[in-house]
Amino acid sequence: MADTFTGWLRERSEPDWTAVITHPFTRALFDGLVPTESMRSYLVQDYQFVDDFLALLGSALAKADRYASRLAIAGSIAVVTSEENTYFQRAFDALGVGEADRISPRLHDATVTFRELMNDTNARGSYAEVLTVLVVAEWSYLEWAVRAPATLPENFVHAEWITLHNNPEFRRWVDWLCGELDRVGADLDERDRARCLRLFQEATRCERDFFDAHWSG
Ligand SMILES: Cc1ncc(CN)c(N)n1
Repeated sequence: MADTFTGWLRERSEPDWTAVITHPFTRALFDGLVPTESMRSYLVQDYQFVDDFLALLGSALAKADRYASRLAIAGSIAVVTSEENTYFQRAFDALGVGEADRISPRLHDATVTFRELMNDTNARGSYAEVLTVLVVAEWSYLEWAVRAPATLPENFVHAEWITLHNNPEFRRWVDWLCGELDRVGADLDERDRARCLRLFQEATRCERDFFDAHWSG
């Protein structure tokens, strides 16, 4: 039985949670064996995900109940808009992704559904609800990435996608994010806790569908 709010949310989001963090796409990534076309389409779609994800971070920044929280969220915004954005541009160059696919590619259903969830939460969600979607996106990515072996694939497109999600700074951010949702969650009534649970489950499903959309193995 989980003793934190985030642990409780996660426990109730199985089997999707485990399906995400052990997804065959990630296991192939560890071996550098994601086919180039799958990696290309995954990153092209993920760049569109990141656009709304960044807006959701902005929503968290605006809705946070204290300055210290805004500072922590601003730190993550800085990473998404610098190291992560630079990675996407270098990966797109390496994969030969043209301008149109960087800016407005045809979206997969999985991308559309995930973007809608983030946009709705951005527009109507409480701080706790915004944190819930952020926690799923970041915690699940940390959890698959920490499963990587010590020896990384040679291709930087694969290797850096792993290290962007398991480096010490990212671990600290995810720890903070989970702790923040635990803190805010402690004051929620049963109805609001149930809303967070529904969102956590929906977001976890979106993560699973997102990987599935780029994996046919
Ligand atoms: C679909 C998805 N989920 C989560 C992450 C990690 N920010 C990501 N880049 N893409």
